[in-house]
Amino acid sequence: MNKLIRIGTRGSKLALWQAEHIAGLIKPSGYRTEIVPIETRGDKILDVSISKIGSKGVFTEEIEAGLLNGTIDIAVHSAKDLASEIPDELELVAFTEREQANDVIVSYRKDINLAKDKLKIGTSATRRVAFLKHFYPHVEAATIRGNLQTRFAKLEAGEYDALLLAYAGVYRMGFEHLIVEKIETSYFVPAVGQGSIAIECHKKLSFDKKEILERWVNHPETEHCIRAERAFLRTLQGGCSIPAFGYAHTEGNMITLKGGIISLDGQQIVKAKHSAPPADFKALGERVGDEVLINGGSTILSDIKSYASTT
Ligand SMILES: NCc1[nH]cc(CCC(=O)O)c1CC(=O)O
Repeated sequence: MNKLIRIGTRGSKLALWQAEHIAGLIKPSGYRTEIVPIETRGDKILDVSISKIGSKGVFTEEIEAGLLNGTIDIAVHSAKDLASEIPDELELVAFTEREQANDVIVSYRKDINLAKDKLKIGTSATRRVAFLKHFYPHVEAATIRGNLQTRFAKLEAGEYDALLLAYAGVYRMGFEHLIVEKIETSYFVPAVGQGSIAIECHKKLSFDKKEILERWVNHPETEHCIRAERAFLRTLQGGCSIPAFGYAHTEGNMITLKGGIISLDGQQIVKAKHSAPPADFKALGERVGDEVLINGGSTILSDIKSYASTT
């Protein structure tokens, strides 16, 4: 029997950390693993903002090609980086237990006060820029690109006072000691999928390998939450470049999903929140998404699309 699982991944340090983490979870099953690094468009183009490259699949397309042509068995992604729709032949089989989902401020300065200081904060996700404009209008949101190591190097060189990043990546890359503030998810709502690692495979991957992934890698509670978040994002027909946010968590035996969208200038926020049993994740996500669209979200989205097509 073929007991080797070939793991496709981007080559960045964070991506390799994630792939090693998955290999570590699979190890006690008795299956062997092999890590296959694959370069993506998003890794090659570093000088243009993601929203201008055309966001859909910039970090995933080449890896998905490996699944389709059979050079790898599974692909490991930050769940956040996955487009809301994946190719028909592929499926998501597992989601790892979610790390703390919140965003953090990191800095080499210890005296930083986000609520008061006129800081220059390096960040690029449209959601973070818009939230900064909304909640902290006195700070300057400055564009930054590159992998986490590059961003920290720019921070250390003094190009920014601080960076705004996902806790999960900061922690995984060993920069936790530079965190000066953890931002609450209750108002600075994370991106869909933030903090979890998703496993994608061909629908035709062998039954045995799928079973290994479900048993050793998947965290069912996280899975239901992220599937609800992704159903929400699909309803908005948005990828990771729109300033949408979505975060589900379990309360007792229900999951609660908060989702919404914020205008690029931070002026308007439309959000909705509902709860449902975990098995109803899809209906929950769609309900939150529909409510957001009806209550002004569709206007915000069409404004963003017309802005994107003129810049
Ligand atoms: N967009 C890049 C990216 N993709 C996943 C993470 C961190 C890990 C995660 O959020 O799951 C990051 C860096 C960041 O957003 O700060």
